[in-house]
Amino acid sequence: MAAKVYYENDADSTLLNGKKIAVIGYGSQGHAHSLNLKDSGFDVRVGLREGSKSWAKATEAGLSVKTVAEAAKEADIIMILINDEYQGDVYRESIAPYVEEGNALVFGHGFNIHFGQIKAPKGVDVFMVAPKGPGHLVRRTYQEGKGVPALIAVHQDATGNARALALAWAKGIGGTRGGVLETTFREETETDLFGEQAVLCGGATALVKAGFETLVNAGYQPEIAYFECLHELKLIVDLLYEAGIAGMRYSISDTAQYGDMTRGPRIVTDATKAEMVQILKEIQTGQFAKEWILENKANRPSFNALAAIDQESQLEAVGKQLRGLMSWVKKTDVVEATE
Ligand SMILES: NC(=O)C1=CN([C@@H]2O[C@H](COP(=O)(O)OP(=O)(O)OC[C@H]3O[C@@H](n4cnc5c(N)ncnc54)[C@H](OP(=O)(O)O)[C@@H]3O)[C@@H](O)[C@H]2O)C=CC1
Ligand SMILES: CC[C@](O)(C(C)=O)C(=O)O
Ligand SMILES: [Mg+2]
Ligand SMILES: [Mg+2]
Repeated sequence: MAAKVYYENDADSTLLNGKKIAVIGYGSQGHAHSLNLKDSGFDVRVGLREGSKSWAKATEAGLSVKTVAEAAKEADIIMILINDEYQGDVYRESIAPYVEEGNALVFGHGFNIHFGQIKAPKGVDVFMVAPKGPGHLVRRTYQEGKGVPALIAVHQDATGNARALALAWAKGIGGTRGGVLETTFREETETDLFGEQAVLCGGATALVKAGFETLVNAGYQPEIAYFECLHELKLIVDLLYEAGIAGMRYSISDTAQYGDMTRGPRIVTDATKAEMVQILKEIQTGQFAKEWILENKANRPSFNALAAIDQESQLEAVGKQLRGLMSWVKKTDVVEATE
């Protein structure tokens, strides 16, 4: 194997002892990093905007909560876990004035450093600890004694300790239980954006929606279409996760495997692959980043319209109803927040 994978014994989390840690934001990643680090024994405070809906939640979870400026002012290590699109403004207004020489600025994704939205001052460490999974699972797996794998990268090493601190942080949140790989801000940013757009989120939801609509338009029951195209996808992906493509194919019927191997390439065609290359180019040239920044400056007209269409879709309505009847689908924190 070419890449070195770092595990528990490769990281010294005692480097975080005595450090004042600020986690800015308490969303998907923010709650996971701050609670996992607190449970790992470190001195964590959360920085939020005044009036934040998360203030009471973080306080009830036993965390010390302050404004972004107060948290940044007293911290040695500042992890920025607010939305990528707002990080630049919040950094300039409420974090930059308090960043001192020898401090560390940390990111969960490279977007703002790589696309030049945040320029860190000299004399501070700038590194990244990016879990390769949703924040709610970073928290859930940590509590189960497991961990979500993570990437680390160093953009600026002012103290000579940046890499060791990144590994220490990754250990503190459970990342070294799953395995940590070293990368660059550029590689993490471009691959993460590509993965979420083309495969994990954009590709997967487009595939599910197209399959569901094809069956329903052909007159099949929506409930059956939902089971076939969305519910069962999780069970198939679980096998892919556990044992790769061959492992998944070991468990499915030979009929399914023949259909998989002969029909799959008719779905993801050369045209689809050419579109993937185009999507990657838009990421690499900064075109996507520019579009997303402008979309936010205009108050998200496309984002809101597209999200509303999906939220009101038949697929989502049928899914909500069916999941309500499945006692084995647990009422997780994500379910409670969205249904
Ligand atoms: N979601 C994920 O699993 C992953 C995310 N990342 C990265 O982690 C970072 C955080 O993303 P994510 O966890 O999804 O974000 P969320 O949208 O879940 O949470 C954002 C948090 O930032 C706070 N916030 C938003 N605007 C401001 C502001 N102006 N001032 C102060 N606080 C603000 C929100 O406050 P409030 O609570 O008040 O709304 C909220 O607590 C991003 O860089 C993302 O790319 C990386 C890997 C995976
Ligand atoms: C797949 C989406 C993601 O990149 C993630 C959970 O890793 C994100 O930005 O949320
Ligand atoms: Mg990701
Ligand atoms: Mg991402």
